[in-house]
Amino acid sequence: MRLVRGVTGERGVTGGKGVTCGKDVTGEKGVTCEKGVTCERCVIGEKGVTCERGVIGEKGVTDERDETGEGCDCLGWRSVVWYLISASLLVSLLTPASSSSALVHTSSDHVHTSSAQIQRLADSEATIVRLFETLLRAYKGSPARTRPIVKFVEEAHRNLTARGDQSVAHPLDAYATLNRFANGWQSQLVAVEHDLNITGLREHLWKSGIKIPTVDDVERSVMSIFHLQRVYHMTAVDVLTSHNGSRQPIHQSDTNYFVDIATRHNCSELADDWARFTPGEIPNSKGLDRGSTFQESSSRPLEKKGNYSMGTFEEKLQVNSNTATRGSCLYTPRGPSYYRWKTETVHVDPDITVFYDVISDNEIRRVKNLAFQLLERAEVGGNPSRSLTGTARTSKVAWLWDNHTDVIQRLSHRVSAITGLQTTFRDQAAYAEPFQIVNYGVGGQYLPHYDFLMDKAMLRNTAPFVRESGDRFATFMFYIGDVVSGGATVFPVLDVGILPTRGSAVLWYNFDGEIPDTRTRHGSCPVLVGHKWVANKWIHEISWRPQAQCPKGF
Ligand SMILES: O=C(O)CCC(=O)C(=O)O
Ligand SMILES: [Fe+2]
Repeated sequence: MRLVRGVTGERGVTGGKGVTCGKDVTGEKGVTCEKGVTCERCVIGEKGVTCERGVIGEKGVTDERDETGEGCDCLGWRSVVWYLISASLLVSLLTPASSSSALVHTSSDHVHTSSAQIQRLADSEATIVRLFETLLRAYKGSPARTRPIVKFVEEAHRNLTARGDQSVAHPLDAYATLNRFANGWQSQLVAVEHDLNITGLREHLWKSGIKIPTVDDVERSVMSIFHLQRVYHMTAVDVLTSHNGSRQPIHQSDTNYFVDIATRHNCSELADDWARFTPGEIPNSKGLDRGSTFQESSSRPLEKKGNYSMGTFEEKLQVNSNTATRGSCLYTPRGPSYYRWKTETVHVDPDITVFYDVISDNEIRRVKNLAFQLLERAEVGGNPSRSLTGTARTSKVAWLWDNHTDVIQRLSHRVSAITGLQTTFRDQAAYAEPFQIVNYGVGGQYLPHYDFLMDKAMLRNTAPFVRESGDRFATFMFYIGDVVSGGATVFPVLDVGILPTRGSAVLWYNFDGEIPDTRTRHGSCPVLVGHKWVANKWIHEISWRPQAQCPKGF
């Protein structure tokens, strides 16, 4: 067990959030753990969370979600609770509330754009309840002031017990979770800080990796649901019936809120649609899965509303309701027969091939754990629009390099073995880019686009390893999420669509010889139910051009 101080190792530090390993309880940034040590105890110090005698896996500090960090709770809730009940350290929290405003964090990080972050919120709720219970027990002094909070916490406890494990796979569950945090827990946090005259609670949550969503997140999640309704021709009743069986109830106040948002956005059709709903009138249904159609799962026939434009792009992705047209955002049944083949040719010239069972569950888990902490908002062309038709790309991305860890390297080799193309990374001219891991949010989508850059001027402005290696010749994309419905990758020009199947991958070539192939225009349909994750590997021209086999300088 060895600790090195003062090292800001490229992959060894989670210093951005003030998490450090070392014996230093004040949590100075930049202290890194070296290989093979496991975090034994975590302490919240003045400047953040610290792992005492902390050590970790191969590349540095991990938290409970990291591949090597099982059981380590550097960022987890146990550490917060542990801290709060630790008499010696509790004192440092109990400073006048008025001095805390600069430390208050609410998220401006668009929690709704990552299903994994919403899931994490849901998963953390039991611990938040425990945290509040501990807190409120510690302050018996003023029952009158804390009574509303006690009531809130008791109710939250009851609801949680009734709900059990929460899944936010359905967009209404994602909305309900965001709403509970933004409008429920957020105000309880403010209240508890004020009533009990303590500070730093929200800041500690923030440092613990829990991003409390804002009301903007909640509103956007509702707009995403509207977007899903339009793309997939669903009525409010369809959405609600498909939610049947979920443990997070939707109340009249929620549907009123939906009406309000639709009205504010001048969307009278949607406002009327949601205004019709009265709780208790929705019949039970089996819910949406890939084996059923909306038609089957809804209580009344779907209205056909014609073509739907996915957004600002010039082409319209036509939505037919009942046929398995593959190039549109269409909800289609899928039989299990694909599983019998490892490879499926989906299109010839340009070639699009799907490979099955090419990444294991364990590898998926490790990749997602690595990526989770690195997720950043993925934006295309600046600020996302707030239009009801959704944003160009509603997701978060993380980049994982081949040398990040053994599993990434192995997957990179596998892409090479399957495609016959080089994927090795080199400083000056890389055959391929690092893996781009993408996690979509509520109704997350990616409007049709090309993967090649085409614009040579754009290429010239990129990092040397891209500049010297040509454009994105091929795309190899692993499907590593659990999409229940929606979220197809579609090629509108070719009328081809691929349903994301966990463990499979798709390969296509963005170039026809030396020429960018515009027929490969593609996008991701909005995720209707489930969690969509993909891992992109973009392979560059240099990996196949005979004359360019040797990168410059090698
Ligand atoms: O998620 C998908 O299905 C497509 C993603 C994509 O096209 C991209 O990331 O460039
Ligand atoms: Fe793409």
